[in-house]
Amino acid sequence: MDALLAPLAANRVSEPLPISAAALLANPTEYRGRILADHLLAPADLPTFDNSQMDGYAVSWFDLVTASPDDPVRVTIADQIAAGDGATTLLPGTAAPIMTGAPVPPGADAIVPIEQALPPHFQPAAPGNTDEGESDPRADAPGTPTVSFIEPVTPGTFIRRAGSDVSTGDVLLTAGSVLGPAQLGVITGTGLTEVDVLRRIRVLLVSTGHEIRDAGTTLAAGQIFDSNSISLSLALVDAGCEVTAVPCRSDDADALLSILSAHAAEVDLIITIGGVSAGAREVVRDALGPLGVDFVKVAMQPGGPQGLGVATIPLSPATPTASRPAFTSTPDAAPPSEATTTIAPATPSLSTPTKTSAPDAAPPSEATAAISPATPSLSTPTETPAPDAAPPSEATAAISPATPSLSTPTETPAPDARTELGATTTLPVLCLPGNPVSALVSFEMFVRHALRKLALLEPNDRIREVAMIASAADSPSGTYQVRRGFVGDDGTVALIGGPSSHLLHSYASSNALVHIPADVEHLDAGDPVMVWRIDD
Ligand SMILES: Nc1nc2c(c(=O)[nH]1)N[C@H]1C(S)=C(S)[C@@H](COP(=O)(O)OP(=O)(O)OC[C@H]3O[C@@H](n4cnc5c(N)ncnc54)[C@H](O)[C@@H]3O)O[C@H]1N2
Ligand code: MOO
Repeated sequence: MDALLAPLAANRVSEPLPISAAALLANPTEYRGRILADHLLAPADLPTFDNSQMDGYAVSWFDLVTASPDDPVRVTIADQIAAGDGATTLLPGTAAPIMTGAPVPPGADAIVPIEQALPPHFQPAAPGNTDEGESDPRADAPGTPTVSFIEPVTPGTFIRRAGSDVSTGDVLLTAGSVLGPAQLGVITGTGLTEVDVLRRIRVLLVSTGHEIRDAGTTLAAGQIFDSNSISLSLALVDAGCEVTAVPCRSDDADALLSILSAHAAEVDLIITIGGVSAGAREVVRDALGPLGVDFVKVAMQPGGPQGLGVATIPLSPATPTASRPAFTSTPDAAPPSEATTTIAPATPSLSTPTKTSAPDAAPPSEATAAISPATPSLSTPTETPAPDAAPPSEATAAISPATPSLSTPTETPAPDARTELGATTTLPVLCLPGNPVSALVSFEMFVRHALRKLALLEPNDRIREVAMIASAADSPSGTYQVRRGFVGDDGTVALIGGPSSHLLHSYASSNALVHIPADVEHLDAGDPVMVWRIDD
C-alpha cells in the first residue's frame, strides 16, 4: 500500500491557508492537522515591544538605589500606562503605574510589582490624591500623588523584552510543523495572515450500487440508505484527506466511468466501495478492471474481496473546477445521477494536476502484491466469509450525514464526449468491498495507516493492546478474522455482534477491533488477543 501511494507524497504541492479568526471559525476542519509546507520566518519580533510582566510601577533603577525598609524612596506618581496605551517618557524621580502587557516607557528600566510598593495598591489617578495618610504617612506635598519603595531594583526586572520569544527573521516554525492551537496562535501573533501548507491528499470516494440512496430520501423497495459514503468520508478526513464523495447509484460501468472521468483530474486517489465480489453486476470490477485495477481476494474476514492498482482514466472534456459544490441528492434521483459531497474543502487554489498524461501515455503500472495488512499470515489467496445470516441492519437508516453545506449536483458529461477529448490521467485506485463493516475494516487494515503517514499525522497506527477475550470464540481456519469488541476497564474484551459484515450497528457499539490470526480456530475465555482501539 505504501508503494502504491508513494507517488502521492512526491506529487504533493502547497496551497495558501488564510489565518484569521473569521476564516478559522468559518471552516474549522480546514485547519485541523495542516502541515506547514516550508520553514516560516518570523516577520516581526515577539513580543513586538518591551512590556511589563506585572501590574506595578515602571521605575528607573537609579532612583531606587538607596531604598530600604528604614529609609524608603518616595517618588511622584506619573501617568498610568495600560496595555494598549502608547508609552510616554518616564521622568527621573517618578514612577508610572503600569499594567501587564503595557509598553515600558523610555526612561524606565524595571518594574516593581504593585504588591512591593507603598501603598501596595493603585491609587486613584485624580489630582489631589495624597494617599490620604493611608499607607504613606511620609507624603508631604498635598495634591501630589506619591509612592514609596523599600528596596532597590535590578535593571530589567519584570520587563519582557522585544524579541525575547522570537526575533524578526528567526525560524518561527519549521517545514512539516503540524498546525495546532499554539502554532496558529504564534503565527497570528506575528501578524501573518496566510501561510503555505501541504495540500491534503484529495480523494474521490465513490460508493456504488443500484440500491443506495441518501438518508432523507424516500426508499423504494429494495433500496437502502448509503452509509458507506458517510463512514468512509469521515474515516478519510480522520486520515488527513480531503474527500469528494460522489455516489454512483447504478450498476452500470459507464455511469461509474463518467463519475471517475469527471473528477479524476482533481484528485490524487480514487477509492470505490462495493461492486467487487462475484455478482453478475459488479460495477467496479466491470469499469476498472479494463483500466488497470487488479481484483484480489485476501484471506481476511471481513474484507475478503479487494481491488487495487494504478488506473488510466479518460478525462471528461469539462472537468468540474475548484468550485466543486457540496451536495446532497434529490430524493429518488434516477441513476446514474451524480451528487458530490465535499468534506474538508480545499482552499481556493487548485494547481494544475501533474499526473495528467497524453493519450498515448504508458499503460498503467502494475500494482500487484502491494496490499498487505500490518498483521501476519494474510497470504493465502482464499476467502471464507461468514454467511450473511440476516438482512442488512436497519441501523444504516439512522445515520445522518454531518456534511457542511448543500448545493446543486454537478453535471456528468456523457461518456462519448470524454472519449473525444482523448486525454487520460493515471491514478492509484483502491476498491473496498461494499458491506459496511467490510469497507471500514478494510480501511483500517490497509489504508488508514498509509494515508496518515502521508499526512504526517501521528500516531499513524491505532493504539494496539493485548486483552483477554471475555468468552470463547471460533474463527474459520486459514482466515484472518477481525471481530468487533468492547474493551472494558478490567482489560477483557467482549465480542460485539457476530462476524458478519453487515453488522454496522455492532461496529458502532464497539471500541476495538479484535484480531484473530489465520491459524487460530478457537479461543477460550481468558485467552489473549490483539485489539486495535478505534475509540481514540
Ligand atoms: N458468490 C460470492 N458472493 C459474495 C462473495 C464471494 O466471494 N462470492 N463475497 C462476499 C463478501 S465477503 C463481500 S464483502 C461482499 C462484497 O460485495 P461487493 O463489494 O460487491 O459489494 P456490494 O455487493 O455492492 O454490496 C455488498 C453489501 O453491502 C451493501 N452496501 C453496498 N454499498 C452500500 C452503501 N453505500 N451503504 C450501505 N450498504 C451498502 C449492499 O447493499 C450489500 O448488502 O460480497 C459478498 N458476496
Ligand atoms: O469479506 Mo466480506 O468483506 O466478509 O464481508
